[in-house]
Parts: sequence; structure tokens; C-alpha cells
Amino acid sequence: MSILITGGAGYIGSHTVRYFLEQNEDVVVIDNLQSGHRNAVNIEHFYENDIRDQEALDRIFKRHDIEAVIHFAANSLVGESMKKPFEYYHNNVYGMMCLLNVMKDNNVNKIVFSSTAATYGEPMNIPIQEEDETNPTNTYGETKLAMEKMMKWFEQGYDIKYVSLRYFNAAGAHRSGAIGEDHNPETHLIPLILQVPLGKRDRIYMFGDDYSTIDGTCVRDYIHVMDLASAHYLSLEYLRSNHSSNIFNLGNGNGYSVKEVIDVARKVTNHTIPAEVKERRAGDPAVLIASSEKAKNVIGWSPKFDSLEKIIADAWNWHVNNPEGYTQKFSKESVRGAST
Ligand SMILES: O=c1ccn([C@@H]2O[C@H](COP(=O)(O)OP(=O)(O)O[C@H]3O[C@H](CO)[C@H](O)[C@H](O)[C@H]3O)[C@@H](O)[C@H]2O)c(=O)[nH]1
Repeated sequence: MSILITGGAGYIGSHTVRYFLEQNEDVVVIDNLQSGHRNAVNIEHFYENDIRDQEALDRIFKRHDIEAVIHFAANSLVGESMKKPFEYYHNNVYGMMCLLNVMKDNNVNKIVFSSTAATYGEPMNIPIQEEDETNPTNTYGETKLAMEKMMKWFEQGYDIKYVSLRYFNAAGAHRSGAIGEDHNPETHLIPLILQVPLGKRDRIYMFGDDYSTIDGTCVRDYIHVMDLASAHYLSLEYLRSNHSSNIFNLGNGNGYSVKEVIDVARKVTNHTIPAEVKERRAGDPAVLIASSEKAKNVIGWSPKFDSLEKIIADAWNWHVNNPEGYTQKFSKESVRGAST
């Protein structure tokens, strides 16, 4: 049987595809290439389709013997989500509705879902635990929370079991340097910092240095993308063993300030990386750190790449080998949709 990975050409999706192939799973990918890259997945069964196209989705389920779904396909930029709530509700919430509906029609009853720390909003406790209050402060987090709740009701009605994985700050790249992070526009801290030694920007701006943290800059919990990938696989194994639906945080449990991240990047790249303080970015909580004890205890997950230096070194390896990301990496390959 096959595992359907939606959004498998995106950053975390493509690393998860790679990990699943390394575990000898049979993988089918659907991605509308809105922000994903066809060249990020080297796979036979790739469909350039949108999950909201239920007829195309149904054809894929009927063509392949789908055992379970790993669901990444979604819009995921916090700032953009505040300006385009319709797009976020349509792609994320309605997209999830279409996916679950086609799963129901095809008797597929397992889904692992890509959720986010943004479901918590401004945290009440650090480290954040799964039982903590969810009170999103942006449209992105609100849509992901709505998707989680939808899965809960679809479980009640149709017995579709789910695992929801709330990631903290994904970073790094596959050790090969063959796949990595390539967003357009790029908004994430680590790839933006690395653009300085790559010669693409002359400095990094630090958004605020007056937070109540060790050095005034925001603290985040950075987690290696391959550790996120392995958690998806363990979650699938968990569902295969007929366990009940569950929600897990995924982070290292260590917080690093923006200044500390820049310092580690200086060490890894051997570049001075000039940094300048700018005003705060709207909606940034001061500190986000995960408690991942539950994922460790219940699915046996343990992050392998928990040093920030290793995470940044792997990201750097990808960027040095592919300074223009996927655009110059390969010549354009042909793509095909489920209608062909
Ligand atoms: O040029 C930059 C870019 C970012 N930052 C700071 O670096 C930290 C990390 O910012 P990122 O944009 O890399 O990540 P976020 O913590 O904002 O967002 C991450 O966590 C969110 C949940 O809170 C969502 O899941 C989102 O998709 C995910 O990237 C923040 O304090 C931000 O203000 C800077 O100082 N300068």
C-alpha cells in the first residue's frame, strides 16, 4: 500500500518524502506547486494537483492503494495570513474538508497532520505543553487549529484517526545538501541570516531587542527538519498500531535568542554577518519553547540533531551548494496531473 503525502514538494514535505523513501515506504505525492518545487521530490508518482480538486484527488486515491495520508499542503506564512484570510481559510480549512471527504469516500482512516506552535498564540507557560490553552493570534494559527478540530469531528463521524504534530521552528536541511529550504519570499530567520555570507544581503535585521529575554531578542525553539520528518514516520507507525488520535509538540526544548542564532551562524560560516536592530515585528511572542516529553514518551521520538550548530551547518551546506535554491539546480522537468 502507498502513503499519500500532500504538499510533498514543500520544505518539510520534501524532507519527509525523502525520509519515508529511506524507510522503504511506497510514496505518492500531490502538490499544486504554489510554493513547492517539483525538483525537491525525485519520485515516480507525483501529481501536480490541488487538494481542493476533489475529483482529481479521488482519482489518485482510486489509482493507488492509499493506506494513510501525511498532510502538509497549506499556506503557512503568518504575516501573509493576516492580509489574506480568505486564501488561508480556503486553502487550509476548505482544503482539509475536501481531503477528509475523499479519505472517507475511499475508506482511508489514518492521517498525520502538519500543525504548528501558532495554535497556542501567546503562551501562558514555558515550556508549552499540549494541554495548554490554544488561543491563536494570527489567521494562520487559527486555520491550523480549525483543521485540528475538523479532524476530531471527522473521527467521531467516520472513525478517521489522526495525529497532529505542532512544530516549533523548523530549520536545517537533509545531510546530502540535495534538498533544503527555498521560500519565495523568504521570511524565516536562519535562511535570511545565511543570505549575508552568501552575498545576497549586507546585514540581518533583528526585529526588536527590548523583549524580556536574556538579551532582549526573541527566543525560539529550532528543530531540525529531518527530526520533524522522523516524527511523521513514528506517528504513522503509532496509528498503524491502532492507537487513539493524539496531538504532539515537536521541538528541542531549548530556546535560542535571535542574537544567539546569529552568533552560531557566524561560527558555522566563518563570516562576521553584520546585524542591526529594527523595530519589533507585529505578533511575535517573546519566547516559544516546546515541551516534547509527550512525543518522546508516547511515540518514542527523540531529536537526533538537537544542536543549533548542526542545524545551521546543514542549512549552510544546502545554501552553499544551491545558492539560487531550486531554480538553478535542475532544468525544468515535466509534471503531470491526475487527469493525465
Ligand atoms: O529577518 C528576521 C526574521 C526573523 N526574525 C526573528 O526571528 C525569530 C524567528 O522568526 P521566523 O520568522 O524564522 O519564525 P517564527 O517564529 O515567526 O515562525 C515560526 O513559528 C510560527 C509559529 O509560531 C509558524 O509556525 C511559522 O510558520 C514558523 O516559521 C522571530 O523572533 C523573528 O522576529 C528577525 O529578527 N529577523
